[in-house]
Amino acid sequence: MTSNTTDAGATGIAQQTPALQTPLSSANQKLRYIDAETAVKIDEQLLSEEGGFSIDQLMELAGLSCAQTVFACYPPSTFGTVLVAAGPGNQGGDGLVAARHLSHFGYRVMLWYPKQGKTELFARLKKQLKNLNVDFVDTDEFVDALEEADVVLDAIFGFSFKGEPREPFKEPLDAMNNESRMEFEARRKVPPIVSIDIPSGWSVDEGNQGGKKFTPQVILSLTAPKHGIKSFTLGPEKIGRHFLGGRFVSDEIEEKFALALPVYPADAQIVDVTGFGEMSPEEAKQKLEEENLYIIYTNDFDYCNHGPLP
Ligand SMILES: NC(=O)C1=CN([C@@H]2O[C@H](COP(=O)(O)OP(=O)(O)OC[C@H]3O[C@@H](n4cnc5c(N)ncnc54)[C@H](OP(=O)(O)O)[C@@H]3O)[C@@H](O)[C@H]2O)[C@@H](O)CC1
Ligand SMILES: [K+]
Repeated sequence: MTSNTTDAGATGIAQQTPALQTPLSSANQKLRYIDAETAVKIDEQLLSEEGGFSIDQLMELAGLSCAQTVFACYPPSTFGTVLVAAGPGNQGGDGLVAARHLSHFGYRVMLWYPKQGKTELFARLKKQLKNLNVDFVDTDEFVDALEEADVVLDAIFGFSFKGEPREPFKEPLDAMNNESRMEFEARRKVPPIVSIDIPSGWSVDEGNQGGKKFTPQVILSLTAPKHGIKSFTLGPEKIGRHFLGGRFVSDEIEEKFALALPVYPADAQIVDVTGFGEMSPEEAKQKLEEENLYIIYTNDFDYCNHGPLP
């Protein structure tokens, strides 16, 4: 990490990264939260004959939004080396796609991918990364990679995670937890963590039970936020940043699941939703009815409240 980054405090948060200013427009804005079961149903609907998507397409868009979130919060000019930790399911696939985009965005990319997904899609995504000379990290090299990284993308477990992490994921996840990271900080800087959907190891519906798992600096929720992250987004400490990605939901799905999603700025794949409150299903239905009465134009370039380009 180069010297113009600020010191990470005990929580490991990069305090003065330019993109990490509180959004100006979050007052009175709200989001619907969903449980793991609803997340699975939405996924199935998108992939159904009616929904018309293939998994490659959804993963590509999800992975692009992950890469954009890392770039918006921790740009490569300062955070040059990213460690992508990818799990065995579709979230791991999001991580592989993100790793490819991050490589093209100018990062040096390290990838820890200890358990390859079963279909040929994962083999192809892996091949694409080999072709880009991404550094593949073995499990016994994970802690060294963590020390070397300027930022970590946590793409290990998503909305299908259950129970307690099993090996080969348990030990590396322990190395990422706050206590180990404080010990780690004594040796060097603590890399900030960007988690996709749910910090890996947290219950998707119940959150960080017992408070023993790591807390990231940034969460990117895909499609809609999950109940388990409320202590992060709505709790009294409000220490991190929250983004929404997965810009592929049709009006029909939005209405069917009463999502009432926020408006994405212009062509962005992510929207900064830090500070947004929780919306009830009734409020969501009312918002959707109101939206049907107006056309919403979104021409501002304002991914992260950077302000206009010079
Ligand atoms: N519509 C959307 O928003 C889209 C979402 N997308 C993304 O997909 C994600 C959901 O993907 P998913 O359903 O494949 O499962 P995911 O959470 O990645 O991994 C579960 C894997 O972990 C394993 N496992 C479970 N528990 C475990 C444990 N305790 N300890 C160890 N292992 C454990 C279990 O394997 P098992 O060991 O049970 O065989 C399973 O393979 C979602 O969060 C989002 O990132 C996009 O790609 C597309 C559009
Ligand atoms: K995760």
